[in-house]
Amino acid sequence: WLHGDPLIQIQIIINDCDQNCFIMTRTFRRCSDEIDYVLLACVAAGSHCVPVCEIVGVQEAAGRSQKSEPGRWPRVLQKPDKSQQPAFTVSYVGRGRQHRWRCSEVTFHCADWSTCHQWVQTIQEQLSLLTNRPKRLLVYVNPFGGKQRGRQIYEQKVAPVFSRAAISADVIVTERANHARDHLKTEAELKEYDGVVCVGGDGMFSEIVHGLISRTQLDSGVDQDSPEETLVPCSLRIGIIPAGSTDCICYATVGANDPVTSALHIVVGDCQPLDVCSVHHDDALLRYSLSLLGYGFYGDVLTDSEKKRWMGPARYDFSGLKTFLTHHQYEGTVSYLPATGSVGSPRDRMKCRSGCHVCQHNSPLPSVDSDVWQVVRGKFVAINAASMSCACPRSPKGLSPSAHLSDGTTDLILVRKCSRLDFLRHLLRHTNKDDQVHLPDVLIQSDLQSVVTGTVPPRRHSGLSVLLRDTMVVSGV
Ligand SMILES: Nc1ncnc2c1ncn2[C@@H]1O[C@H](COP(=O)(O)OP(=O)(O)OP(=O)(O)O)[C@@H](O)[C@H]1O
Repeated sequence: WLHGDPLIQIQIIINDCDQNCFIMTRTFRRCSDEIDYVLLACVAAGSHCVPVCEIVGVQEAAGRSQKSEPGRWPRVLQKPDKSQQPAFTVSYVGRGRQHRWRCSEVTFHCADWSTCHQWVQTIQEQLSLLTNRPKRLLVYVNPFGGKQRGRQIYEQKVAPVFSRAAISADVIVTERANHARDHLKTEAELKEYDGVVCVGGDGMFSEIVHGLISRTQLDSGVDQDSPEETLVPCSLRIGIIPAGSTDCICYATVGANDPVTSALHIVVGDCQPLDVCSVHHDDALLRYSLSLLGYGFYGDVLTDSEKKRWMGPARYDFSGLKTFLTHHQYEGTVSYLPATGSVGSPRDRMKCRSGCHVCQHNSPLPSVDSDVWQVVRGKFVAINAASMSCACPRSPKGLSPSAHLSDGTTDLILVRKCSRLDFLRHLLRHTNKDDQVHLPDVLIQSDLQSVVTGTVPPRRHSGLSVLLRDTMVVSGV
């Protein structure tokens, strides 16, 4: 277009570089021309401009089938009958409603193959400059999580996206519970990978978190059992492909439970640090927790629902109803240290989103004054510590809607002894958009470090200490 015949037939949108627009600049030398000139082009589809960082991949397109996934993938501007003409196809992130992403495509037709190769090479060069993108991933697939569709979800929805992005993946389909955890802890050659991907639900994610954190501490000689030790942060990111029953961590971090959306977040190298709690008993590490630590009602629901896995996702409804009807109350003392330097509060109106200023400000951990232990005694229906909102499709705002993903605090939610009706009102608020905690018997407090001491048998753990860690476990989201 600068010198008569266009080198390449593409739609060009040049505007002032607003943040949606990326103009790629490249100098080409044409044999017939003695001067270099600059091609300015943006990868354009309709009126959208796509930044290079949101390009999934590029490939030469002639002779290629346009129907890789009917109704989903192809968004080709040129007519398919031109597909034998030299052309290249750029796949990029298309944004849909409710935080969902799609892999969209645009095909550019070129005058000759050499120009086509040049464009493909140029775009690939640009992509290779994006250092936050993973190139090699270790993928664990739980074939039994949720509706037992983990394997199909990976093969049909995720693998094609990875292959477009030229990401190589070593896939392990788990054969038993804790297979992924044990493999990560002992055998996996972690140096060969840029990240670990979990295809499963929250339980599977928890396995991977435990495997990765334990491996990192073992390699660094850190004693995980000691609450005094500072954990060494894991260098690998964890990507979550939702294939479980609730997929709360995926929902709370991405905003949708959609495998293609998550795969695309992994491809473009998005990352989100998450706070990690370690739970100790008698100087022994019990668990790490990244979402909800529940004693009383939620602990009972989870314990009971684990025995009813055969029911699939419906087990949560069944166990929830059963536990609600029993209406157990637990007497005890809860002591906690309030966080003082935290910018966030459980009653914040501002929700934690990507680039959240509270989480950015609070690295490292907010300070605590260890002399100001707060103590609450009494009978409780539920004692919860939420390190994130715990939002999921059933509870769109979650248990603690304003909890931050990585501000170094956890929200302590104490539900005191109350009538079944009042507790039901509290639970119902989890499923709608009302204020989740504004009930007389619910106390919510943002704290950093808490010790929960239950005094009533038959609870197994009569003295738990919960330490908030700031290990930067990052979900590939
Ligand atoms: N091959 C396997 N056979 C049996 N259990 C497995 C296998 N692989 C993993 N698991 C276990 O299955 C449990 C549940 O898996 P997952 O979290 O994927 O699904 P879910 O419980 O249905 O979903 P959610 O946790 O979101 O409710 C995990 O705790 C994991 O340890």
